[in-house]
Amino acid sequence: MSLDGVRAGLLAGGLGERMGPLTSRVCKPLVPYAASCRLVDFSVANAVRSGVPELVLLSLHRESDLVHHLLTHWDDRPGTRLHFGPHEELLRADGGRRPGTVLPPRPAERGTADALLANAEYLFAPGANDLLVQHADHVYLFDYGPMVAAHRASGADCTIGVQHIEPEYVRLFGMVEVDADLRVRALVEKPQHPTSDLVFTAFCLFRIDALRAVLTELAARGADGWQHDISRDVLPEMIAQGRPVTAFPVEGYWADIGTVDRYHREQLGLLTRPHPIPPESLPHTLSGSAPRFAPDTGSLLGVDVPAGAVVEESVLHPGCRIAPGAKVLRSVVLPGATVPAGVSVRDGIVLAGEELTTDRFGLP
Ligand SMILES: Nc1ncnc2c1ncn2[C@@H]1O[C@H](COP(=O)(O)OP(=O)(O)O[C@H]2O[C@H](CO)[C@@H](O)[C@H](O)[C@H]2O)[C@@H](O)[C@H]1O
Repeated sequence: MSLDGVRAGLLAGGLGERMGPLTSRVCKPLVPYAASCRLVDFSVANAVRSGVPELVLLSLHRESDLVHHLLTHWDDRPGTRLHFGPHEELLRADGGRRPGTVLPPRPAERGTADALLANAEYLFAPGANDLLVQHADHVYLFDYGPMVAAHRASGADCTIGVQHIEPEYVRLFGMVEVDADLRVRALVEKPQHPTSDLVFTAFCLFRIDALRAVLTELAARGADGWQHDISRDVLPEMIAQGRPVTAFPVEGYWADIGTVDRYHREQLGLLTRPHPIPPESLPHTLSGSAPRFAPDTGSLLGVDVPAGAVVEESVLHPGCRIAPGAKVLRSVVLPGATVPAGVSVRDGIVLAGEELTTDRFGLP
């Protein structure tokens, strides 16, 4: 399936405030994950592996660190060209390899639709018919090819990924109602009283001309006339106008890593067998090779476990250190973190720079 004419827009601008100390030094897309990569790498890997020809980064915070990461690991992939929006030249200057470059201030963006408007010049430039919106904090492996084929065959103005989830969590997502032909009848963001267990996976394909028309109409309402959001404004407006919006069922593992708790829980979920994501398929940007699943410890290991240390059902990132005599149970240890001898960590996350002197139970 050729993905010619598809352009990806990768939303990577949130502050990640619900990620607590995990985002005190890095922006959320750069938080390490699965002993192998950073959160942003899943969406980029999906675009590259699917053959999406062009990817535009839609970012706001600590942008140059993110660009530095993308240039280092993803810029040389044949087939997918990276674009960094308004500050392309500045960010690529010095080979783009200098983190911490200070960027000119940008006008405030209130939501995801503002990110599209702010980058309209690049997203809507000639050369593409469809825009694939992606998020930089979603963990999943996905070939966009069949979704693009379905989108084009149906003639929809937008095709949205959907997945059934446990009903108790629907209120945290965009709830979707479809008819028998998978035409989307309603999208209700964070409903108080859900009526469906189907949610929007937040990645979707827009026909660029339709998206542009609807965004122009919304922007004409003035700053306070709408919420500046794809799920709250753009998609409901398309549905209200009777434009065809179609659902594409997303099979398999997909997770939005929005909180510290989910960060911990979803990584431990990767350790169950059969693995929701096979370790060898994980993008690996933290070290030269994929992490090793060690059946004797039930853990994903980016480092060796020394004799005398106990590690069970845990994720040890490359660059962490587990001392002989340390104990790590159901925990995530980040690059640069150390668990010293005599210290026991259970159901926790150990951050770089933390000095652990006593046992640690629970999340930071
Ligand atoms: N101006 C900007 N520039 C660049 N990036 C920006 C941005 N504003 C926000 N973002 C990024 O876009 C993503 C969307 O975040 P939101 O908090 O608006 O939605 P949420 O993830 O709760 O729900 C969303 O995702 C869930 C699925 O997880 C859906 O069900 C739901 O409908 C959908 O709104 C975040 O990753 C954020 O970092």
